Amino acid sequence: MTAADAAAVLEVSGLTVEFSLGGGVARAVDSVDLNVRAGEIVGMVGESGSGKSVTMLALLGLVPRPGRIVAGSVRLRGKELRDARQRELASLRGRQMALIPSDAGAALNPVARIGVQVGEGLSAHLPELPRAERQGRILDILGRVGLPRPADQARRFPHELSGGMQQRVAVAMGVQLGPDLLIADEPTTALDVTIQAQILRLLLDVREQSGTSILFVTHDMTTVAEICDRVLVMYAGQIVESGPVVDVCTAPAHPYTRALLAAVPPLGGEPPERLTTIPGSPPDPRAWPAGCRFAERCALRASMGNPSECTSKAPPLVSVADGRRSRCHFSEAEDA
Ligand SMILES: Nc1ncnc2c1ncn2[C@@H]1O[C@H](COP(=O)(O)OP(=O)(O)OP(=O)(O)O)[C@@H](O)[C@H]1O
Repeated sequence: MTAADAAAVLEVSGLTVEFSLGGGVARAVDSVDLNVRAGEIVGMVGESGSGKSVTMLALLGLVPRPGRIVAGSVRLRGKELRDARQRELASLRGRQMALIPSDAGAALNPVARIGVQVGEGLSAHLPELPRAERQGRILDILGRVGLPRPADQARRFPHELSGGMQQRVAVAMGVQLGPDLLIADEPTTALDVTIQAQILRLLLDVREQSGTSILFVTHDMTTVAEICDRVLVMYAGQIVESGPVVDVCTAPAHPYTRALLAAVPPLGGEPPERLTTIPGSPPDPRAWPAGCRFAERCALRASMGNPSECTSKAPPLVSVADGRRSRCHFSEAEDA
């Protein structure tokens, strides 16, 4: 069975999250539809402030006040979570979906030994597990994520481990209860390049061994290309393009995706003298423009002599090729 045939583990439709602020209401996530199939790694990519983290927090039932989900549906294995009570969500976290944070060093408790922290999920969800078996499982998972001499590591405190080893511990905590879905929030940004590659390899191994689905949140297209099957490109609270990674990276349909890709140094090639950054900044989420939210920064629009549709009419997310969608009045998948 290919990933494309597999059933959806996560189905999100019309997800909308707002923050009521002094100066108005910021619609940080606006009508987001997405799904993640069994065993699939889906990347969510976009600049800072595009709504990736708020989307991820909404899936986990962790949107901080004054934010709240105002519309939409979040279904995990067919079960609607949007109106689930906090207690129910807490019991799902870890067991059915788990978060791997961006900075394990900050997320781990500095005064608790690694073994104790890794065992917390087991104690919460499987309190009846005999002590020896619990200990065995802790050492087993630490070994599986590549920590040498797990019994020694289990006795250590977080500050005694390197950043890469701390991140492995975070992966161990995430996968320990065999969740259907892992949500990885920029899990490699705090690490150097070699260690980044090891953590990405580890996530691929987790998927290989356990068939876990992964929603991978990042601002980095290179990481998406390395690890993901499909990608969702977010801009100003909306998905502006989605599709298989290879297709999107080789023939982007949306001008924003093209701009993101232009900012990436070519693989194996000489890096350009200066990376292209996207000029301008995203609009204010308290007052989204009526037309395309990317219009003011769009090179395609400029090259076409600024057609009026771009600023007068909001473009819908439409199918542009098999399995591919784009939100642009003038979208066409480029020829590969
Ligand atoms: N606690 C908050 N209070 C008010 N507004 C918030 C809060 N958190 C997020 N927002 C709003 O949500 C928008 C999206 O933020 P979000 O953190 O999801 O972006 P992001 O794409 O994850 O960026 P980054 O890559 O920097 O984490 C922000 O521009 C801001 O308007």
